[in-house]
Amino acid sequence: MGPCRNFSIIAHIDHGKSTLADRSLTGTISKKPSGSNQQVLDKLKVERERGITVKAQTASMVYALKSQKYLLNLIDTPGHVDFSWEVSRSLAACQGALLLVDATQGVQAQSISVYHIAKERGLMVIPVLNKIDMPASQPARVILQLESMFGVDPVDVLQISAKTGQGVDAVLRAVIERIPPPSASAENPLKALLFDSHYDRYRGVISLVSIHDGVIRKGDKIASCHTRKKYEVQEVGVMYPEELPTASLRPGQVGYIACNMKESSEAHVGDTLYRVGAQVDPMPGFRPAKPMVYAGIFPVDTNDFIKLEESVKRLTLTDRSVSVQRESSSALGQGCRLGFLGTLHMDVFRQRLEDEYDANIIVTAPTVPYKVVYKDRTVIVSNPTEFPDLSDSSSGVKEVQEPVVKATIIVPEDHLGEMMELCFAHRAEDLDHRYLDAGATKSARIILTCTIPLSEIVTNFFDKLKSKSSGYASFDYEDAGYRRSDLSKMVFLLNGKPVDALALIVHRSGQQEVGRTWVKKLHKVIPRQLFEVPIQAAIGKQIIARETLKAMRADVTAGLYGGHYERKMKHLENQKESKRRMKRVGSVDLPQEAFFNILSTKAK
Ligand SMILES: Nc1nc2c(ncn2[C@@H]2O[C@H](COP(=O)(O)OP(=O)(O)OP(=O)(O)O)[C@@H](O)[C@H]2O)c(=O)[nH]1
Repeated sequence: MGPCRNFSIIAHIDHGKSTLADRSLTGTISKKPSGSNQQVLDKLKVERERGITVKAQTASMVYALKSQKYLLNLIDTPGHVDFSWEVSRSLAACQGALLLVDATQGVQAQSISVYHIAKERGLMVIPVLNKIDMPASQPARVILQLESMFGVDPVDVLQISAKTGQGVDAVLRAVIERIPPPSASAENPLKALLFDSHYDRYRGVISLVSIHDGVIRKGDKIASCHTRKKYEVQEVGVMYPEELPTASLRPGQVGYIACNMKESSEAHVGDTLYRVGAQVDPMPGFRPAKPMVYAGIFPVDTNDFIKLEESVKRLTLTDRSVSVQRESSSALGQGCRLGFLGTLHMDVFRQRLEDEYDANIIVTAPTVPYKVVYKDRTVIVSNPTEFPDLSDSSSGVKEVQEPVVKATIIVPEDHLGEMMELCFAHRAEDLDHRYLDAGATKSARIILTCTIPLSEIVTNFFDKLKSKSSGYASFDYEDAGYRRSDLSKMVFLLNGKPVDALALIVHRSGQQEVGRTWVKKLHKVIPRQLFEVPIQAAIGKQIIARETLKAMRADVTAGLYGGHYERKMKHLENQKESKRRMKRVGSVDLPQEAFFNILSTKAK
């Protein structure tokens, strides 16, 4: 195998990464006729359905330039803000990146954030304008944006259509000519960075590695710097784009290895693998992913907990950014408390659990991690049930802080007013804005920045942003620490008894509205009982909102008589079935189904 290049494609969502990745692969590997774009790299069902890339994939291709064959390793990266951890992880194995910008849309919020991540990692960035086949494309204008935002020299910008294939060849040539080869040496002792892994039922854990120094071959005895465990390599190969076994992986190459690693927890992302007996210093690993949003996941049928926990464990192996803890709720039974990078990440995880593991689950409302400061210690609370009652003077709490983010919104000038209103309505501070297109005469775009509580954007901020800007606004955010805040725990009472799984943490400004909306929702989904049930929202001892659920008639079969025997039996049967899954909150019977309905309407 000849020299190699390791690169990645970085872009705002929908700017065409997967199309370009597929185009380069199908162009170089199987020479598929144009038009049969099979989206080779987007493998997960949820990715196909939602048209987004969630998990970075790796694929290799061979490209010949001036009679020299090059091995090009492409590491695909996700486009959504929730997955920026995956982006930085993929970039660790690269020396360069293609910054792909849609020529009809121009620079967007995530173009900026991914550009900075690549630059921080010292990568060579090649600017590429995509979709120039579209009549609405404005290459000259977007080149000016690249120049003013990133100081790009206009002559370095490539112009392509990933869809028709125009210019794609020039991109691959630029990868070879502009991106430096990995600085690795075959003479040095083996050092391989483990940057991803997945579980294979037959072969155990398969790890994706980037070889920094040395060579790795089948039969080699290797060890992990992290666990010091030893393994024998059973197979090595490249992703072509499916696994293709090779004799060895050489310095600078990216590929997979199968060794006798049995447990998913042994494959530690960021670990350095070395040859048994050699002395090597571990490479700097990755900063662990920081969960921004937490939610409880419970099986609809409480008997399924063990199965659910096992599925969660398997799935977290392919998605290391999810944190997992056990949780138990008096209303929902045993479950897991999971930490995610954002709400899209949470939705995707939930959908994968349902699709790939056939799980039937209830997900509680998303919560961000709050800081509760006591006189002598600070506690992070990511579960509303653990949040103290601040109206109780003996709680000893000095103050409460909530996580805030620095948000960047890019929007056409005509929508600036609505965007500012939206930000203020979500408790934004330090609002600032400036022009993105220097000197543009019409439909200029603005970059708006502000700090905003994370809890405000984990609900439906993004949907509102899109609808208020007619789809034109793009949005990204980064962690900006904690801010003191006026928060309290809201609990919901059924017949005077609190339902733990429904507790929320709310800001004073939203208490009334949240309380009223929720009580109404509960009223809609809770089945009538044999007696009247008050449904209340409370903060401490204060009741914020109330609805009353009227009593129902005692016998569900009372209205059925005589010849309707079958119908009657069926009714009784149904009643028995839902009883099995009934939860009792105080004196109120609640089917799991009601929780499912409440919580699935809640996020909207
Ligand atoms: N006309 C035209 N359409 C394109 C081109 N490249 C991509 N598209 C279309 O743009 C849409 C988004 O492309 P994707 O490749 O899925 O975008 P992506 O950046 O991978 O998206 P994420 O993985 O979700 O971040 C798809 O409908 C593509 O068919 C192009 O060069 N020309």
